[in-house]
Amino acid sequence: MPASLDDFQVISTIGTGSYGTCKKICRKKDGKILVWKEMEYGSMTEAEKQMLVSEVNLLRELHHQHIVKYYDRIIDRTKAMIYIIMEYCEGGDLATLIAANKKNGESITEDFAWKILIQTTLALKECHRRKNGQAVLHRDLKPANVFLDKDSNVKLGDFGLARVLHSESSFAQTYVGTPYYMSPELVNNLSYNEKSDIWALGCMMYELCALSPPFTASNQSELNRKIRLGDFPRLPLKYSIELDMIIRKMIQVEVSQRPSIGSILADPLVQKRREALE
Ligand SMILES: CNC(=O)c1c(C)[nH]c(/C=C2\C(=O)Nc3ccc(Cl)cc32)c1C
Repeated sequence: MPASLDDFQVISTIGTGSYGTCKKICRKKDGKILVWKEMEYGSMTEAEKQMLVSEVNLLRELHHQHIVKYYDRIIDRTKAMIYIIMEYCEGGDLATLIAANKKNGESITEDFAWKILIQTTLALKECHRRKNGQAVLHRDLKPANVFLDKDSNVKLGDFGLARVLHSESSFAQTYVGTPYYMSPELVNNLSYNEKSDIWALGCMMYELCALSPPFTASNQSELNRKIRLGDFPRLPLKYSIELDMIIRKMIQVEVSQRPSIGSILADPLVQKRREALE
């Protein structure tokens, strides 16, 4: 029996972005707290609608402890709206955490930084694992797309959909925000690849610790120049040289020099940190 909007009670709006609105909902039959991401697809071309459907179908096939669980989708054709129902992440998103730390003059601990790095890498490993030859590259890894559950464990969300909504379409103009995590290959109009997600992971980890992206500028051309150069300050000295080094390795201009997901997870220090998490 497909789900319907009447099966849920909307509790509150918990996030809005260029991709749509995120609402906290309650499933009436058992009181389970979930979220839905609601998006208007009326202005999409047929090709974009098909891409959105295939991205949602990919989401439903990804089952991993560090990827937001997909529950269901509801399509309201009368309003040209799609509602994607997913697990609730009580800890919110990393962008909110970074903003709060900046405001309060606080910073995350070294242990927490390693936890986020390891769990997000594990989530990307699952995304990149090819299913029927199809890799699900995240394409938009950033603090606003990484969520935390009640135990501050990582839940990666909102991937793949970015590909649909970034395409040259009526959605393009709704895409807001500076692409601080754009990799050198994307700046140079080369193809996006798995190592581009590694670059974004390095940028996200850097910002989580330093409370600022590695590359900032007041305009796109200056940002592109800095990204191509690849120079950025060391993490704040409270963080170990090992953490600075592994993040620095991810943010290398030369794609081939960046570590693979396998080599990150095989790093003896990562393994030691991972054992401490389990
Ligand atoms: C300030 N942020 C929040 O309060 C917040 C909370 C507590 N949860 C969320 C967002 C999600 C959430 O709780 N589960 C999600 C699954 C997929 C996606 Cl794309 C987003 C979410 C947000 C934005």
